[in-house]
Amino acid sequence: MLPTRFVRPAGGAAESANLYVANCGPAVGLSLSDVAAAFGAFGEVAGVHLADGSGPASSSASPTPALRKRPWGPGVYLVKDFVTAEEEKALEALAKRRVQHYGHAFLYETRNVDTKQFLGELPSFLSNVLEKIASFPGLDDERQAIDQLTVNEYSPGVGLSPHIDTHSAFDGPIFSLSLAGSCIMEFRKYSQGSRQPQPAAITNTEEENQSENPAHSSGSIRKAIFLPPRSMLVMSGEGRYAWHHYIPHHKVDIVRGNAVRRGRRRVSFTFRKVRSGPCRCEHSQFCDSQRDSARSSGGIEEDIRSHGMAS
Ligand SMILES: O=C(O)CCC(=O)C(=O)O
Ligand SMILES: [Fe+2]
Repeated sequence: MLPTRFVRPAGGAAESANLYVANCGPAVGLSLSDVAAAFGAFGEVAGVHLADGSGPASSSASPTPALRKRPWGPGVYLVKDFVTAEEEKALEALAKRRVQHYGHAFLYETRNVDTKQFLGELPSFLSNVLEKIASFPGLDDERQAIDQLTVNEYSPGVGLSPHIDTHSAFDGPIFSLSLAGSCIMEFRKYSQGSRQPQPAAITNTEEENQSENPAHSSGSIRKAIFLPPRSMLVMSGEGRYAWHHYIPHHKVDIVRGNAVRRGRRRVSFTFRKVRSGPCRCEHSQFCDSQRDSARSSGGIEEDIRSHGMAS
């Protein structure tokens, strides 16, 4: 039986250029744009929508979950259940390789995008997630249309080394969707002049952070957040430009005193906007654009922490 959202218009059958299709979507290897292309040969196709649960729901299906009023950290938000279990399954099925890039390729050697390698528009199966991202409240002064996606697959015990996503590469907030498995993500803010990441045990939780009781270690403030499957992490402002983030290389995370074993795999979808000009953020200490311009004008080079991904 068709879900109730697909109803015949009142007054009988009406002609429509919208197609409602079953048994397709990324989970079965047939994208909605393939369907649009095939039917487009016979006439106008205004839109193709899923009429069953075999893939991500059509854009009208699941509303944007409420963004927490209070950020978890400076500019950092977590939205639980950002996608449904059904959407999660369909998206996760796409992560067949360890790392995949959509929109623009990302080069880990330079931690920058390869602007010469435009890989095409983001695929249509992401339209529901992209719409929800576009309607996040509260990010208006930073909002940009997402045009780059990195899909990462993590097996148990594999993490990500501390880094700030390169300022000159990406503009505005960064959105990271967790699928299949959970993990802890740590954030660290280094004080001016402290150069090295400080080793620190993972003990603090989202709740402790919310009570504004961050763990301090010499030269840095540390906060850890638990990312459950289907949650969307938003990094904006200071949290995006001035805090390092990383995923410890653990098989088990300690969350509220309990050991949480990481799943067989975690898949993350990281959505970003490729920057077109230099970054002019307020966090010059961490800004490669401002370091480069200071260098070319003979100024003193700022302390830019190196950051790399564990892959
Ligand atoms: O896996 C994640 O959630 C984060 C990935 C990330 O930070 C990155 O690719 O820069
Ligand atoms: Fe990152």
